[in-house]
Amino acid sequence: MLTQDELKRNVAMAAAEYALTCLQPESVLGVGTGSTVDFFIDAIAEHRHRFRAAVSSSERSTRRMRDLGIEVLDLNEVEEMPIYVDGADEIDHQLNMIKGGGGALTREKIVASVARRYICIVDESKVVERLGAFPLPVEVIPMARNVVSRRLRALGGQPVLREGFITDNGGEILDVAGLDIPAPAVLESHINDIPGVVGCGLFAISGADLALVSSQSGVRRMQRPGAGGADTIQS
Ligand SMILES: O=C(CO)[C@H](O)[C@H](O)COP(=O)(O)O
Repeated sequence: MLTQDELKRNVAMAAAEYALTCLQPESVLGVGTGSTVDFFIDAIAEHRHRFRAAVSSSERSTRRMRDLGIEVLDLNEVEEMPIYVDGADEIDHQLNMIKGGGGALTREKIVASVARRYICIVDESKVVERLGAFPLPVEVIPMARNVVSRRLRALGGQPVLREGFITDNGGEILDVAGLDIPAPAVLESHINDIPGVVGCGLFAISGADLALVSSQSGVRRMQRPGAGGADTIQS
């Protein structure tokens, strides 16, 4: 029986193999944040001479990559990336996600928006029929914490301030439990429109293009509906 960390390591290694098929010596790789991504960074580091550099979605991932000898560029220096690789807290079968358990959601969304393909790497515990059991992280400007909380309560959520946590952008995180999310892109757009919201952990307006999902029986691919079926790529 594989532990959750072993499942994360397996999917990270499969993602590194996949990433290397997309990267050229001049390519810049987009890198997310979290414990699954930490394994991905470790796996890709030994192949760092096969791509030019990375762009990071957090100070945490930047430190880890630099410690392992991967060059990290400022996003302002980069115009295109073939792929962005990141984890998720929940992903549904349409490849909509809830992200931000690590608080890096805003930079993750920005970096992902530059990449041609978003590759989500998760263990199977993250795959759900409907998003919303994981409290939705919302980054806010600190002075707007209460007004945004009231608006989120009006949407049916129960926002709780993530105590003692400040994002890399100087923002605060409200973790919003209890939201009903039948239409993730609609809710994402609605929350994005609340003044004081910096970013919302729903990734549905632009979801993932491909998910690699690790289970006891191997790593399988989940494609966006219409983009092909699921198949096992490693056992
Ligand atoms: O969105 C994220 C960080 O903001 C992470 O991708 C998400 O929280 C999953 O993390 P982990 O791989 O540690 O389970």
